[in-house]
Amino acid sequence: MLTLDALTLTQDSFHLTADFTIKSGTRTAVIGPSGAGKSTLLAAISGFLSPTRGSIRWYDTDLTRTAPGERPIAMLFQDNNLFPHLTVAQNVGLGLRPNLRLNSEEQSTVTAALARVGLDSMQSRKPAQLSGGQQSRVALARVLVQSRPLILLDEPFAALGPALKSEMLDLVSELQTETSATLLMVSHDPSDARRIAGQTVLVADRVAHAPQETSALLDDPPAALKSYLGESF
Ligand SMILES: Nc1ncnc2c1ncn2[C@@H]1O[C@H](COP(=O)(O)OP(=O)(O)OP(=O)(O)O)[C@@H](O)[C@H]1O
Repeated sequence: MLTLDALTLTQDSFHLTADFTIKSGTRTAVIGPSGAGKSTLLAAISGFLSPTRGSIRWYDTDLTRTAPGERPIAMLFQDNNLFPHLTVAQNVGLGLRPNLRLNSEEQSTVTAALARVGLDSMQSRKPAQLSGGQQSRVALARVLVQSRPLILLDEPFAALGPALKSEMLDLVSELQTETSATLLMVSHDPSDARRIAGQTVLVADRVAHAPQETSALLDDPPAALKSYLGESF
């Protein structure tokens, strides 16, 4: 279970509060207007922004002062963070060993992850030799090899067309089911939340609200969400 306990997050004059828990093994969307604080929330959970108040816990472990790399977290951001001079396999291997000195077991883990995302024949290619969807699959394979219980995705597929985005969301959903990881995904698009997330955190009016059932929230949106949904549907 992820606990955000009486958190206040601050970026200059911007403040955001959060006070709720996320059950482990769930898929949660994080939606809300631009500038509402969705990325700020993920930055705090991942350890790149220290809270001004409150604490972040994973089960009984207090993560509030834990360095990002030591948190039980794997992350994926919109630009995929692939290194153009490294092969597909090396880009995935970075998830296990930043110095890329993988033992044979770790190499097998990379191969299995690439097979799982449908890229087993493309291990030696460079990212530029892949389509946008295939690049997203490499980034997902890198998340997969890390075997972290908590996965944070920040607008991971925003650059993809609608059909490809749906395909990637379905793959994320399958991988989450297989690994029982706890998934938090920021998206601008409420239909992404409907597609894969049973519950949704609404970030609006300087509050990251406790998760609510996605369809209930979107079918009967509060005022802060209504104006935002009006723009996007
Ligand atoms: N490094 C920073 N320094 C100062 N203010 C920041 C910084 N990063 C973000 N902010 C401010 O914090 C607020 C929340 O930004 P954040 O990026 O978390 O919103 P968001 O909901 O993710 O937006 P978007 O959907 O547009 O990506 C905004 O007012 C933004 O201007």
